[in-house]
Amino acid sequence: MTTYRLAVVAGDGIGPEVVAEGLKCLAAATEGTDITFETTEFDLGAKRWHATGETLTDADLEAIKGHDVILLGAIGDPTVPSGVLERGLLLKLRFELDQYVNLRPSRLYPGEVSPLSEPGDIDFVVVREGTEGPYVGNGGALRVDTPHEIATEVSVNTRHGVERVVRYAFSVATGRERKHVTLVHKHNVLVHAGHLWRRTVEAVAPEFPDVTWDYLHVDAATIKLVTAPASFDVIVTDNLFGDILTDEAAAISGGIGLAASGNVNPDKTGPSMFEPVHGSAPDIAGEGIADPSATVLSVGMMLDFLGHKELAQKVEDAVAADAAAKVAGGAEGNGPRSTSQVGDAIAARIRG
Ligand SMILES: NC(=O)C1=CN([C@@H]2O[C@H](COP(=O)(O)OP(=O)(O)OC[C@H]3O[C@@H](n4cnc5c(N)ncnc54)[C@H](O)[C@@H]3O)[C@@H](O)[C@H]2O)C=CC1
Ligand SMILES: CC(C)CC(=O)C(=O)O
Ligand SMILES: [Mg+2]
Repeated sequence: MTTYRLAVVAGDGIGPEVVAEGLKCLAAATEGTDITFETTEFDLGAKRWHATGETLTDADLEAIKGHDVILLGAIGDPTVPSGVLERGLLLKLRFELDQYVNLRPSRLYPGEVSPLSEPGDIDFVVVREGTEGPYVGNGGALRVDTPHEIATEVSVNTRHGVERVVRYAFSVATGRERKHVTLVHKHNVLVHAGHLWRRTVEAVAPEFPDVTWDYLHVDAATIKLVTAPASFDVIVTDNLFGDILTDEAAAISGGIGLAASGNVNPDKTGPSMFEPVHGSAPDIAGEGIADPSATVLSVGMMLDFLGHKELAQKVEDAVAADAAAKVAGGAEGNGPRSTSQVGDAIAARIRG
């Protein structure tokens, strides 16, 4: 019997709605196996902030550290000043738990829709740096609300931070069929950070002689994601560029409702955290119409991370089959389904 301690941070907006379906599918995947998950729910997010003014206390963090993995829904609410929860809770978790790899795969499942006329065989993964870049909170504002206001948001890139995520990206590539890494940055303008990234890739690449690599400026990368998405294998990039590119990647490969991610601490000095790429979607929160597929796929990534490859594949196959059935119409494809109907359908497929 293997028991994992799972911290659940459902969060805000559609977070609790999609996490409920993620847990439903986790239960389906582990049914009849000797694997169990003991879950602890952490009531963090807008409600807690309104009640106490707290985002993530030291005690919360310590309690979360006592878990093997984390499943997160989404953080952020229009009733809370922008950035308070995103920085004080979500990014704090990623930074404090040293989740320096933000792994975001993009696959266009057979039968799934893409708005592109020639999407081809989309199957790439973005390895986004998760603890540095412009998201570290290094900046400030002077003369606020005057005509002379100045605001800075400094991107911090350390050799240590860049090197470890670049090495991770190459190690991902070496296990894939095409074995190719594309560094995405903007080193023609951001010469300090960009050249650090380029020099680091040049230094790390020889450790992986079977992996080829090339470079794209981020603006050109946004074009190529639309015109030739099938040409990508592994993309490595910084925190901000990776954030933006992965929403675009979601849009071309089935939509934001299918985009999963893992915030991984490869050194295992703290728990890794799995969450959909999307946010709290306040525009549809409470309506029971959010697509839980991305959360279910994130549960699959969590199982894969824990070494349960077969269960992970089962979960991914179930989501892919559900997506295909939805597109094709048929019993499950008739009309819009509720969040829990999608969860039920995927769970049934997992059970087989
Ligand atoms: N990891 C996280 O917790 C993230 C949090 N956020 C936060 O979420 C809040 C809303 O941010 P937005 O920029 O609106 O991004 P968002 O990802 O929440 O929503 C963008 C659009 O996608 C739709 N959408 C998102 N997830 C969906 C799903 N599962 N099924 C169907 N439609 C879905 C929404 O309805 C909306 O139209 C903000 O507070 C933001 O800071 C944003 C991104 C990630
Ligand atoms: C609030 C952001 C830091 C989260 C986000 O947009 C993301 O990680 O994709
Ligand atoms: Mg984002």
